[in-house]
Amino acid sequence: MNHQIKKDDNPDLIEERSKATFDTDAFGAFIWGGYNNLKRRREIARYYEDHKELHDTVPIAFMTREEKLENAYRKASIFENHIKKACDVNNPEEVRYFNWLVYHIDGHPTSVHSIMGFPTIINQSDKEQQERWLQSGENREYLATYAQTELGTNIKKLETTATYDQKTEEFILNSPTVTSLKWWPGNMGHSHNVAIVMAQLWINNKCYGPHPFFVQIRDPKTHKPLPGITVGDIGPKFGLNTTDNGFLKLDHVFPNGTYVPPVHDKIAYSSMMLVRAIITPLMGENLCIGATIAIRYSAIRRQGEIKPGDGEVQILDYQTQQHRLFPQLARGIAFLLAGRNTYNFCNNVLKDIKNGDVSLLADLHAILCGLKAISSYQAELGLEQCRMACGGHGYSAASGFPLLNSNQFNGVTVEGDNLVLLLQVARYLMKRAKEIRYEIRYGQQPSKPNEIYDYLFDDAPKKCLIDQAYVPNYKNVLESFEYLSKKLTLQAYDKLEQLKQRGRTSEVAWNECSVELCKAARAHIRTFLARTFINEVNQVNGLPLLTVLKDLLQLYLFYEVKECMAGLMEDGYMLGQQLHYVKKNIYEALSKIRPNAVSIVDSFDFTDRELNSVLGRRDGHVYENLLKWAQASPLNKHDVLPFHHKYLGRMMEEARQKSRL
Ligand SMILES: CCCCCCCCCCCC(=O)SCCNC(=O)CCNC(=O)[C@H](O)C(C)(C)COP(=O)(O)OP(=O)(O)OC[C@H]1O[C@@H](n2cnc3c(N)ncnc32)[C@H](O)[C@@H]1OP(=O)(O)O
Ligand SMILES: Cc1cc2nc3c(=O)[nH]c(=O)nc-3n(C[C@H](O)[C@H](O)[C@H](O)COP(=O)(O)OP(=O)(O)OC[C@H]3O[C@@H](n4cnc5c(N)ncnc54)[C@H](O)[C@@H]3O)c2cc1C
Repeated sequence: MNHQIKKDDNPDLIEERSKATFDTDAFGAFIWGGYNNLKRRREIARYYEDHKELHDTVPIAFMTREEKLENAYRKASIFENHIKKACDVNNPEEVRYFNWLVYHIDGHPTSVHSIMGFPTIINQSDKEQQERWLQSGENREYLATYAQTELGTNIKKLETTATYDQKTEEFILNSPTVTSLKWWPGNMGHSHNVAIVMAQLWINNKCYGPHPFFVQIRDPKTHKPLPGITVGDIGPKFGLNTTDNGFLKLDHVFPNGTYVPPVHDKIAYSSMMLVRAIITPLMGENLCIGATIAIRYSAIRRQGEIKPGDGEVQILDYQTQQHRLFPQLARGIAFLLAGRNTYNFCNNVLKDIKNGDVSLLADLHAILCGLKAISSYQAELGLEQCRMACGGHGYSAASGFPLLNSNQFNGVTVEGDNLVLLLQVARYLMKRAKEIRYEIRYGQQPSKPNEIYDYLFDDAPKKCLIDQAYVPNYKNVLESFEYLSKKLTLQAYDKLEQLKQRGRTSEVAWNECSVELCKAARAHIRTFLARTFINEVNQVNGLPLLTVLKDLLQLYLFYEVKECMAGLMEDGYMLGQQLHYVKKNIYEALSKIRPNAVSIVDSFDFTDRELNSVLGRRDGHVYENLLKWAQASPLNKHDVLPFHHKYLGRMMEEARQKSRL
């Protein structure tokens, strides 16, 4: 049953919705982690709808950058009055959802304080520092950005220095070169007044590596930059233009404090882990939003005929359209599920770290790096598919895609470039490969059992078992991913070792293998995503929901097999006939999903505010609203533009006069 049917909706959508073979609320509960969460989302969305002061005054596509910032500042100033009424503030998902509704996707002036600056203070300060800054940070008496990236350096080689002056017992923060300027930190340009500055700590001429420092950059009252601070906005960007990403130069600035060494030398990196954990489900959500817009639009758009004479069809009936869109839906769901799992894993590990236990830190770091890299890359490609699937209207800001996709583009870069992060996964895999090749063979214990990588120590069948069974065997597909991942891991490891034996240094050998190392990392993450999707579906009871989830899982798994078929076939593991079965499974899954497609996207329960798209409107009344949207454009405020006669009008008039002469 589809709970979204309303009698005044577009008839094509009513027809689609009436075909649902499952309960959309049951699907929604599966996606959002239970019926109560689904109910809470609806209550929060209703709260947002009922409070007009939290809405945008005009669509942000029509605003200048200054207007965007002012609009977001205005909302930030009243946000605190609302959040406690709208949400359980101790529930991060509720808070995130309310933020999303109020500010939407283009950033806002308190975001980096919430996701990076303040969490750094919570997780990386001692008791005395917490007494001083915790409550005031929570109250937003100050707003802290996270200033790590520099104009020209990587983090191990950061150039900003924090030198301890023994006489005055102070740290002196300094940007010694132009390349040491902090560049990019969100909200640093104008809105935040404190920066958590990552700087190389120097004590007694010894460097202790990058450490975070709490630095007041603007006067708390006047908000003017403090002496020694040069700060500003870095200018317009591809997306996130409601955020004032900034630059910062520190000229011998003196914050105060004492140095306490952390329990692990990578603790200073924990804020990045938290954001990576948030990014993966976010990528899933973005992709599901894109798929919702494109699928609903494809259900109301009629173009061309399939059977001549039968009339124009919904473009969703074209197999090519399904092949373009449904895999995005399946991938979006895979990222949401894996993201939710690893977010919980991340919070547990961060709790362990607080108690001095860092044993799972490396496992967590590798999986977060890999998921962030794969989900952001595939979501970017997938959203482009969604945009292209909407034809010309997909290119209009009215579709929502320009804002959605341009913001999505930062996902592959923020919190570490994707290739750099895949190489972190590869480092981790090479350690497992070393255990397989040497340590176990010589009687040493492998690392302790862990579902994330145990398969590397088992032997998957040497032959691919994918067959033409009517009910696909997911275990056979998972084993194919495991086989490929293990093969690529060991191949990269063996190549590394050979290069080293031929005299290359470890670093040079690493660089010469880095393309293959990234391939191994991708295969490992593909295996993780597939396993998580299978595990989650296996826990579902209730046949109608289970059936539609299995259709999506079938598409996901076989689509991913097809994506990596070269690696599976090159050594004869998978045969040509099996590739044929793979494709057959994909096409079958597309046609099974087709009648439920609109109901699946309805199940996500995205509001029109979240979709921000005339094409993806829940009621399907696209064309009349496209006209309304265009008429609201500031360009259409005047029948004749105020500068028309000054230029074009004059040009035409002069041309007319000339031709009369
Ligand atoms: C639309 C969506 C957007 C929505 C969101 C919008 C908000 C955007 C906010 C964006 C904010 C930012 O971008 S803030 C800035 C974020 N910046 C980054 O993420 C920089 C990315 N770079 C890094 O994290 C680092 O440079 C690395 C991890 C790539 C490399 O670090 P490194 O110190 O040079 O380490 P390296 O020699 O390679 O490795 C040393 C050892 O440390 C380990 N190691 C490294 N990191 C960690 C870690 N966190 N936890 C445990 N262990 C770690 C390695 O595994 C390795 O172990 P072993 O093998 O030796 O045992
Ligand atoms: C929208 C946005 C918001 C941001 N917000 C913040 C913030 O709040 N705080 C903050 O501190 N930073 C922030 N950043 C900075 C961001 O974290 C960095 O841009 C990101 O980590 C990549 O670093 P880089 O720009 O120095 O790229 P570089 O390190 O210069 O990488 C450029 C390219 O070189 C290649 N490359 C680099 N190193 C390697 C390697 N070791 N091996 C192989 N290839 C390599 C990769 O292809 C990479 O894409 C933000 C960036 C953006 C775009």
